[in-house]
Amino acid sequence: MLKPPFILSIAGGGSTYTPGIVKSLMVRLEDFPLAEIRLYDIDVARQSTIAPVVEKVIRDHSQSIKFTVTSDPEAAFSGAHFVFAQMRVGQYKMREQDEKIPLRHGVVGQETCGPGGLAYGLRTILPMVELIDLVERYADKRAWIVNYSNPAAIVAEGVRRLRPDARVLNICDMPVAAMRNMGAILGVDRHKLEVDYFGLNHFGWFTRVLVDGEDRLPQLREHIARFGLLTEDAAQTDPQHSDPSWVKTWRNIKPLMDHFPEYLPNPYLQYYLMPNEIVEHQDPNYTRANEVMNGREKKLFAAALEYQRTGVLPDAFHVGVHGAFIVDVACSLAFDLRQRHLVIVENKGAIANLPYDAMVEVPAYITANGPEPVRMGAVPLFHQTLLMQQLASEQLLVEATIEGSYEKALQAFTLNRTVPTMQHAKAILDEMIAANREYWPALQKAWENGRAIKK
Ligand SMILES: NC(=O)c1ccc[n+]([C@@H]2O[C@H](COP(=O)([O-])OP(=O)(O)OC[C@H]3O[C@@H](n4cnc5c(N)ncnc54)[C@H](O)[C@@H]3O)[C@@H](O)[C@H]2O)c1
Ligand SMILES: O=P(O)(O)OC[C@H]1O[C@H](O[C@H]2[C@H](O)[C@@H](O)[C@@H](O)O[C@@H]2CO)[C@H](O)[C@@H](O)[C@@H]1O
Ligand SMILES: [Mn+2]
Repeated sequence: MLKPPFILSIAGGGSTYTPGIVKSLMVRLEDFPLAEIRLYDIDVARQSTIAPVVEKVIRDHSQSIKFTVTSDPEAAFSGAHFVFAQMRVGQYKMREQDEKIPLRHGVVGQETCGPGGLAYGLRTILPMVELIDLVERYADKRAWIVNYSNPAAIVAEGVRRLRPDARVLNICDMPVAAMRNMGAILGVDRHKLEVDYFGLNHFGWFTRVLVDGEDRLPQLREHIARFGLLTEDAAQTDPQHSDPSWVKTWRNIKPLMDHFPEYLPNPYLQYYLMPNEIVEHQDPNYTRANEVMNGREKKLFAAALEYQRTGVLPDAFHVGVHGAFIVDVACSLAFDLRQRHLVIVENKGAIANLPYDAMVEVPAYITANGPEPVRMGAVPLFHQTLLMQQLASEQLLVEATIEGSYEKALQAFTLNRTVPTMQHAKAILDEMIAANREYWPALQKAWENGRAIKK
């Protein structure tokens, strides 16, 4: 087992989440002792703006932890024990394109779902593999990469195909955020909940919500039938979730469950099951990327400048489930705690009627050797069919990336439930290829070489 104190590297050090994650680490130093924190990013300017804020967060808790900020992979990963990955390949500029291009065609414009998520996947798979190779070259051979980089479902499938033996655990905070709201509704801390859940990342369902052995899903159904999965103090538990788009998202659990009350859906299912309503409420000129750039990002950068000017750090970042969850997972990996968490793992029979090698999201016991998934059994035909279609779309996208295949990319887009016709798929994909010229050279070439289907 790895011996503390640990060297932890954060890849995507310039992320808006870095100060919050580091704060979460600082309040858990007894559980997860640290010798050094390293920030690694390819955007030197962005990372160096955020670094002083991160250093202040560290120094408020520890004078001894070494702090390194670098864009040199060797300096970032040499001897590291843990790497937290949170890269946004293409940054918010490309997220905006991912959201706005589909919307121009009347299709959902979203960071990780539908064509936007597929485009983000095409950009991220190869940089993720590059990160794995760098970590394998320089870090401790037992090092774990705990990955938040989205789109996590596609990244996980890409990594399974290209680096099957890598010590990477892909995670998502959405189920944990849902459990936080469930806990608030039930009047219990989220850590008291034991849930059963099956699906793919951003595409799954809670089937049981146990508190002291009793299933409280019936009580949650009653609340959701009136308010969705929204609590009155949502704004206090997570300031970002007072943004209009998040309030709407939590409210939409109501229509989803009004139609299919058996299981409690992941909020992201709104994009697949009610895409028309989503598009109707989206402003094609002001999407979530704009909300984030004018909200979370602006606030953090303003705080960084204010700190530089005055030496006083304004309260500009939120320490919520996002940071707490990754630290929980890392503790369980480090000390073989075998805690039960929802993570993204190779199926291997956990969902009996999905392919053995699908990357699924289910509860797993997190050991020092990685996750041991819990068997969720066979899922109903309705859910199995939705899952198979989504899985096929994501797997074709991964194949498109690996092979540089325009046809497979078009199949991936066409198969996605958010896309009504092959003509929509082609129009959106072609605009996205133009917008992603610098990120998808192989696809661009395939397209230019006339392998693209003529209009
Ligand atoms: N899995 C989850 O549930 C979850 C939750 C929240 C955020 N996220 C993800 O976390 C990431 C960060 O989100 P954010 O909103 O803070 O984005 P951000 O743009 O603020 O930060 C991402 C950073 O990654 C850097 N980066 C891009 N490509 C890189 C590369 N190849 N190597 C190293 N660094 C690179 C960027 O320069 C940027 O500084 C995104 O991928 C987002 O989707 C995932
Ligand atoms: O639109 P963004 O950038 O604000 O968020 C997109 C991410 O949304 C989910 O993460 C939430 C999380 O659920 C919540 O509890 C809190 O920590 O904020 C996060 C960001 O809003 C989702 O799981 C991620 O995959 C998305 O990237
Ligand atoms: Mn997520």
